[in-house]
Amino acid sequence: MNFSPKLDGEHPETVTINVKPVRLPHLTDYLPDLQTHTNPIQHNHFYHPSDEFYLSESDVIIRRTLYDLAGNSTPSSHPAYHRAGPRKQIFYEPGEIRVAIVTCGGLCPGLNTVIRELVVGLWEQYGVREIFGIKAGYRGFYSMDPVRLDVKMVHNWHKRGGTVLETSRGGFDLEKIVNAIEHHGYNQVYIIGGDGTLRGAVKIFNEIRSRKLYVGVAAIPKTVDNDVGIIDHSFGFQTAVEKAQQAISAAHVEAESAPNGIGLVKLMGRSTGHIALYATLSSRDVDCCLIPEIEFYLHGEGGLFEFLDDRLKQEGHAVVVVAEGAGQGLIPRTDAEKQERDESGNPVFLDVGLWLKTELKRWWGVAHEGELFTVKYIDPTYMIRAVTANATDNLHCTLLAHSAIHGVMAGYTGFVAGPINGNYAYIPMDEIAEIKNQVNTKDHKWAWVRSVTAQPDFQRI
Ligand SMILES: Nc1ncnc2c1ncn2[C@@H]1O[C@H](COP(=O)(O)OP(=O)(O)O)[C@@H](O)[C@H]1O
Ligand SMILES: O=P(O)(O)OC[C@H]1O[C@](O)(COP(=O)(O)O)[C@@H](O)[C@@H]1O
Ligand SMILES: [Mg+2]
Repeated sequence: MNFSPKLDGEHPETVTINVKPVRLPHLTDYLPDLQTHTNPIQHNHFYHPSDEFYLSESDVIIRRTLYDLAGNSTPSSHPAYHRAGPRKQIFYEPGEIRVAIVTCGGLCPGLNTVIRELVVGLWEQYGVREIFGIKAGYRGFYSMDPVRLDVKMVHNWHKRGGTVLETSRGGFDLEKIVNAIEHHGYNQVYIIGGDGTLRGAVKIFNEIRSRKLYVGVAAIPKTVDNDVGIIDHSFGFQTAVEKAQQAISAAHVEAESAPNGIGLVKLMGRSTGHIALYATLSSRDVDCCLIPEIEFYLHGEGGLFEFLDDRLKQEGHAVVVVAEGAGQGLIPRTDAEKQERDESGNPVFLDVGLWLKTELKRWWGVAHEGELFTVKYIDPTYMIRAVTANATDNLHCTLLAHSAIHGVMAGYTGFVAGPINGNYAYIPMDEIAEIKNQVNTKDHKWAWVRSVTAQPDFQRI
């Protein structure tokens, strides 16, 4: 596919962009004789769909929106993903659909909204009545009884934090999970989880495909850390940033109200500092933001303590925000601690906030013996994710859930529903599972953090 925007003035040439549609797995790849059915939305009196209401394979979203028209560093082709939305024909008979929904990994604001909207969307738009919740993450497929869900039951779930279905880490046993899917006769599986969950979902999808099962698998990316690649942002992230403001404000008040006061806030962010970065930019009370993507150091020229010394002299107080995964290499730990992993295999972190607090006090004691100094450490980690989604995230969760449903009904499988450039798209699971969204420390946002805080760049002099 080509399109050729005409440019006026200085750039008279036509620029051709080669758009490459990204192929999505489809049930008919291995079940070629599947029957199609008219989408039941066609007869839903609330919708009255016209032909434009439906999307087709030719509706795509081009991933890249920024171009250098001088042709510098322009790749030869541009991936375009299928747009999410209802298709005129579906590959399921509504009366024969049996759905499983599971939530895995850590909490994230909006989980319950996604579950609710999956149930409501399936029930109201497609007439599905066999909908089951899998308890406690992947392990629940084979070790617990499923919970039957209906619209009445989930009515208020979007007003609750956490996940009513419960979640867990670990417990991924591919054989047992796919056996359970077969045993229970599920033909649609909706998986809500983060990077680890998505890697598991790819395996489940591959196994289902190799067994040639009539089962569509869709995932909805969940991560409070916003560390899943390709998509614009994950649900719950904005709520978490908003919630983090309260901790930063409290740290600021505490710091301001003491001679040489430091307010220290630890925010979530296992290997990416998005929450810390966005919270810093929106708060403007932060003097220094430490993220996993930037190695920092404490002592010497250009270090954290030299900077804070200066800030305390000038302002009398300072606020430091640290992402939980920052500075992990600096914290002394035993060999056993270095090997420690959670049940999913994620490295277990030491508390960077507590360590920093101790180091700050030690430094001050030596550098300014006898002078008053206070560090107030606030750790709101679970408070920013164990909350109800805000209005924007709730809407986002709804659109994600409905997008996933329309995609599965259309026979697509092994995909993730997510926002790309403000529109909802279907992305192959294996592609998204391997791409981490890290803070780009070379772009304007990080430069903006530096200009707001005037913090050091921690490039050793
Ligand atoms: N590489 C993997 N292969 C299969 N399953 C995985 C993989 N990584 C994680 N999982 C499973 O995915 C689930 C959630 O993973 P976890 O890393 O805890 O959270 P998240 O999905 O939020 O990143 C767990 O049940 C875990 O066992
Ligand atoms: O819930 P736990 O096991 O205490 O883990 C905390 C971790 O969960 C998170 O909130 C989210 O991580 P996941 O998206 O990988 O589940 C991280 O920010 C944090 O490091
Ligand atoms: Mg993760």
